[in-house]
Amino acid sequence: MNTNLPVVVLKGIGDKKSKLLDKMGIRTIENLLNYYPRDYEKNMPITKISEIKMDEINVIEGTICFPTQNIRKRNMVLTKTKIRDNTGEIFAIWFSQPYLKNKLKIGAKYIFKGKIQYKYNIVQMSSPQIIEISKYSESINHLKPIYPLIKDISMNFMTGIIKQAIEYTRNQLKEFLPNEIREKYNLAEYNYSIRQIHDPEDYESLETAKKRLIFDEFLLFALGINLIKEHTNDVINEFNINDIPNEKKLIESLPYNLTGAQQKVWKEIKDELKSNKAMNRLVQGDVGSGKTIIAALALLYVADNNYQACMMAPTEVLAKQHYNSITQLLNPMGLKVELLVGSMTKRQKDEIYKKLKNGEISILIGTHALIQEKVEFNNLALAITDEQHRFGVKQRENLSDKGKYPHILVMSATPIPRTLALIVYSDMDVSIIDEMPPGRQKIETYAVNTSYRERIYSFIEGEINNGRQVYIICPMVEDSETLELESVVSYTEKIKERIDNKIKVEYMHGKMKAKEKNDIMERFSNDEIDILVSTTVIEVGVNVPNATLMIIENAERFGLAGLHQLRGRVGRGEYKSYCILITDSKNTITKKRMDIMCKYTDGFVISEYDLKLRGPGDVFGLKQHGLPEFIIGDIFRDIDILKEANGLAKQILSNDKYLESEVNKYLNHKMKRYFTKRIEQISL
Ligand SMILES: Nc1ncnc2c1ncn2[C@@H]1O[C@H](COP(=O)(O)OP(=O)(O)OP(=O)(O)O)[C@@H](O)[C@H]1O
Repeated sequence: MNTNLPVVVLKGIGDKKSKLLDKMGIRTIENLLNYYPRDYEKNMPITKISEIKMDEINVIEGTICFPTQNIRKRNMVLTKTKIRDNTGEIFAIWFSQPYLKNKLKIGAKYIFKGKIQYKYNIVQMSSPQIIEISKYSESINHLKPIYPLIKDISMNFMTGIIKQAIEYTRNQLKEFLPNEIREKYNLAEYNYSIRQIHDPEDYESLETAKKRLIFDEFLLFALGINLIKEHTNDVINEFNINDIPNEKKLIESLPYNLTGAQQKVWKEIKDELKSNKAMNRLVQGDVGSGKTIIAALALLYVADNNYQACMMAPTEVLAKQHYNSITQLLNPMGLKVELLVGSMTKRQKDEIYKKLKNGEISILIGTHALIQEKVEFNNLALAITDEQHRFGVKQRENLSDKGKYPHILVMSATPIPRTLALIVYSDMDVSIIDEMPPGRQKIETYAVNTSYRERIYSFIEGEINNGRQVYIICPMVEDSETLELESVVSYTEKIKERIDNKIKVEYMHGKMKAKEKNDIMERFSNDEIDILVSTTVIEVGVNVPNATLMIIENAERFGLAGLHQLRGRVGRGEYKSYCILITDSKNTITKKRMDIMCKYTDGFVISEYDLKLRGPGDVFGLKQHGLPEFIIGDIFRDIDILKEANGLAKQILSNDKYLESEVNKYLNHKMKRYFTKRIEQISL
């Protein structure tokens, strides 16, 4: 069965629709079959008219008992009728659908589904959906798939073409897992799973199908990532890097001793820089665990060996911050560090490009985009990046200088359990800084409801009077940048009205230009702003040690990882710090999350709990932390399946190192297809 045929072979897909589908990543029948629902919906039970609930969607079964009228209002037609069941009557209204008048004749009986509202002085059902009774009762237990959509692609259209695709391929999709493997891991057959995921018989069949498809996804991922590792293990280190006297000098110049974990990780990096293997390493460390000094040591080590090194950050704010701290550490070692960010003038940038090309600059810090796109290095031997921007194959090639691949170091502040890290980052070597610098005070954390606001305002004033600064992560409005902006502005106004007018309050949001955000962050860093009200644009790595209070409104919106990252913005200096989580949610998962946050500060412990408490609302979740994204699997929720699939991948590869044997041919093909889209995300 050729599932690689374009979707236009299906009925109802013309030029326009196929372009729209293309935008959704759907080009072939296979893409369509792998476009899984994001959720499922059951038909709602029928409510008696006497028991309908106001301002909610209700389903009623009733007979038209009033002559349906079309009423003209300005340039719109309003269709009005009345529905009766044996408990009462209710008006129903539709807009711009005059043809309904003929359908809704007195005596006609239907199911009506719509919101009940009090409008124009009457209680009415607004624009209800009209459903044939027979169809509704037939499907009362039916799980209807809900697909993610874009404009001009309707749910009906999507359901329709997927149904066609299933009929088209009925039971002839190639099963690529042998029976004994399916038996061993308790996995359903492939055709069955695809059918059930789109049109489940019941919850049980759905779960069975999901398990199989999640397993598939993890297996293909694990095969691919392990193969990449196999291919890149042997990349040779082309640089001649040796011990330098400045290493000891830098370590001795620090006002603290490196922790045991920092020493261990630094040794791993140093040994690799000196070895004959090209480095591709991830350094994981909790917020504030001291990753910057590790980066500085690596930059120094390479630069003192007369090679170039660069460090990239996702935003200008962070690039500047790294620039400042690295300069402070390395200037005394006789090294000049340069900065390259978008807001510099063309002349300034050109100057940097020139000096990089001729080798005058040995250490460059900048934003990711700039360093990758334009820069030509003279002899780049080390590139440090953050986990959101791990290098794709192409990008690393772009950075490679005369065929020499630079060493790659990825810094990650997402503390995920070691077992998980070893699987999802298995294309890299992983070093973990699993110890915090001594003497850190616990960030006192409280979870309260909104009735505490007044007291919180007094607390804010107290901190500011003591010379400290405050972050507030303000309530966010779902999915709307415009509304998000409004909510930051109005929240800031409210705070200003309420607190002492000598206190300086500023806000920051996602729609601001980089330069505006830089200015605000710089002023906040320089203590010219007391309270920074922000949406979640506040960067993961921002370091303002004088800030001691983090207030998170609507804390229920965040998963544990997000809350932990945000809280990590305080407690970075010598002062006692606090985090206040505000939520009115009574949801049990939210309550548990809040309890865990109040009790624990160790990111690795929190991430273990995160595994157990996954749930909706993690808007500050995976994406921001650069973990690989999956279509149907969730590495936290489905960790057991991930482990099994990873184990199987390793076993398959141990017998067939490059997945080339005849039996694995189709698996190899599937894996490549799966990786076509992802290959850019994976480190080489
Ligand atoms: N061994 C140590 N002993 C004491 N203080 C340390 C030690 N290592 C680093 N620090 C200090 O701890 C603070 C946090 O370090 P750093 O900014 O490197 O954290 P980080 O790991 O980059 O955190 P984040 O991921 O949140 O940005 C800095 O002020 C740094 O000087």
